[in-house]
Amino acid sequence: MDAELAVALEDVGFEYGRGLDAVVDRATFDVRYGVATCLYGPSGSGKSTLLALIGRLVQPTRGRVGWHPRHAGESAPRFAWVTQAANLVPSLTVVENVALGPLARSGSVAGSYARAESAIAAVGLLGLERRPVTAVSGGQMQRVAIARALASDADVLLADEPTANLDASAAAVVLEAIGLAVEAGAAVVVASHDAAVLELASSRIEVRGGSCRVVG
Ligand SMILES: Nc1ncnc2c1ncn2[C@@H]1O[C@H](COP(=O)(O)OP(=O)(O)OP(=O)(O)O)[C@@H](O)[C@H]1O
Repeated sequence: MDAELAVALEDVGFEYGRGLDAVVDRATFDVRYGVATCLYGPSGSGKSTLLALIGRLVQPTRGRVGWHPRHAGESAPRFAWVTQAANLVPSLTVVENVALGPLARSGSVAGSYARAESAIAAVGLLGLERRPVTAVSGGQMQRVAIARALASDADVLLADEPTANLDASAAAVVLEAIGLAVEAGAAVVVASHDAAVLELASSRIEVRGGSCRVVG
């Protein structure tokens, strides 16, 4: 049986301004819960733009993007982002950054910190919880951003080149953490050049000049 639908793109086109060339052209594919989808293709082919369309940051100029909530009673899925610039709050510690999402949702400080600590463990950063986030390396910041996404318990996790700044062992930890989110039932979409990410994904979309081909 197919996994449940999270986001469906139907014949989607997008350009960044009137009169500019389309950067996404007739994209049609599904993103499903409990599945890792990898968008891969050369630099500038439109992968980040597709993530922005999936995550509702921009609206298509043609075609349709449909969002399907994971839980009854919700109007749309909840998204978490892992972007190339980690976008952490510089004045907070590692654990405070990761706890922000659960804290905003539940209001429970103890529960949110427990959740944050287990996400920090999942990305291999135990021991760094109380460090100011500005006092960790760039690759560690990337892992903090992934922990933050895991702790937020989002329905759809969107990651743009999450292993780009990491060495092989840190990248392996990140891939394991992404695998945990998939196991927990999230729809995960990763834009990446990394062959290991492609291997992890069970749905692969090749992006070339804004056109998408579902590879399997
Ligand atoms: N804000 C913007 N305004 C105008 N054009 C843009 C904007 N953002 C991206 N583009 C253009 O859209 C095209 C697709 O860019 P996008 O960032 O989606 O590609 P990508 O495949 O993610 O690239 P990379 O792998 O280098 O991150 C590129 O030609 C890029 O120059």
